[in-house]
Amino acid sequence: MNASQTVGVAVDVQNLSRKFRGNEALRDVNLQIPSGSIFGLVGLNGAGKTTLIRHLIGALVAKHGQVRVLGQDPVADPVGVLRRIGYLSEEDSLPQWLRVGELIDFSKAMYPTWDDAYAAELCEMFSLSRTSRLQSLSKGQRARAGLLVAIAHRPELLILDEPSSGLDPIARSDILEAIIRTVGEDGRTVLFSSHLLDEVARVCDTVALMSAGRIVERRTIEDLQSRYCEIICRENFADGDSPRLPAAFGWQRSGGEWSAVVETQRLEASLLSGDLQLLNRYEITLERWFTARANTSADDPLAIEEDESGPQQAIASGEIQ
Ligand SMILES: Nc1ncnc2c1ncn2[C@@H]1O[C@H](COP(=O)(O)OP(=O)(O)OP(=O)(O)O)[C@@H](O)[C@H]1O
Repeated sequence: MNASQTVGVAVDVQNLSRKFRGNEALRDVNLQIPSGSIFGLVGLNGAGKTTLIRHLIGALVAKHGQVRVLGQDPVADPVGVLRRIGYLSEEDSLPQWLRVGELIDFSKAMYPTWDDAYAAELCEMFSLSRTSRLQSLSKGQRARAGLLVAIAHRPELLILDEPSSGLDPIARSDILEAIIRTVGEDGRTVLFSSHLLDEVARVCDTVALMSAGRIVERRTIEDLQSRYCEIICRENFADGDSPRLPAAFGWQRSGGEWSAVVETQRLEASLLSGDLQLLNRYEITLERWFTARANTSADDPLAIEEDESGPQQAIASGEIQ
């Protein structure tokens, strides 16, 4: 049993901050990823996801705060950590002059746990020929080659930073999801950073949202769906302001109707203090939660501050579907 399995935490980031020429890319980030989980990292462009991941693979030194990956310091022991993780980034960074076979042999030499049979299986699954030069492959095929060498040593932690950007829709859904699920089912850990929120929702058990260098919210997908819902309502506003409804945030207007994300438990009480006609209520999607929450910060009071002073009689139940 290795260190990460002993403590049950694959990634442990404590109070990590990072500035680039005065620009705060990470602000006091704390993140623990349990071993065995498939963990989604989402956030707008520039939120800090790649900067965080670069600390995990030891490409950036933690100047403020602490980073442990599989129980080890990725900067103090880069070989020890990198041998145990698989990493694929959005960048097309494979050495183009190599042939696929040479890339495989080169990677095999780096990883004591390399699995030849699995590598051959992946080669076939991805329709990659050992004799093809990487520079002659399409971007999507090179991404497949990158994925192959990221996983053929059966890493304890697989880190995927926007891996889908070079893949066509079929490759994304068939290959990437299959890989992520297989790794997850093996009891290994996956950190999946992506802007493709439907994919994140499909494969991940937990998701963390980054905004302006902070983790603003982290939940299991199950918890997210039970905690929030989306409402569609109507209100007669002369001035075009968004409705004022406690416990609701992320207002969007479409014609005469408004949509918002609401904490489900507070929905009925908060409707009492507003002058809204509730038209519909939906299960929250990751995408709707993201659009409502992505520009907020952890210390932002949001609109979900509770107003518990109102009368507690229930809203007519027929209005809520
Ligand atoms: N090497 C660097 N030098 C200067 N600024 C940097 C550097 N790396 C990142 N930044 C800045 O840090 C912030 C966070 O960038 P980062 O790439 O981590 O975001 P991201 O969430 O991965 O974005 P995206 O979704 O676009 O990939 C941005 O403002 C970016 O411009």
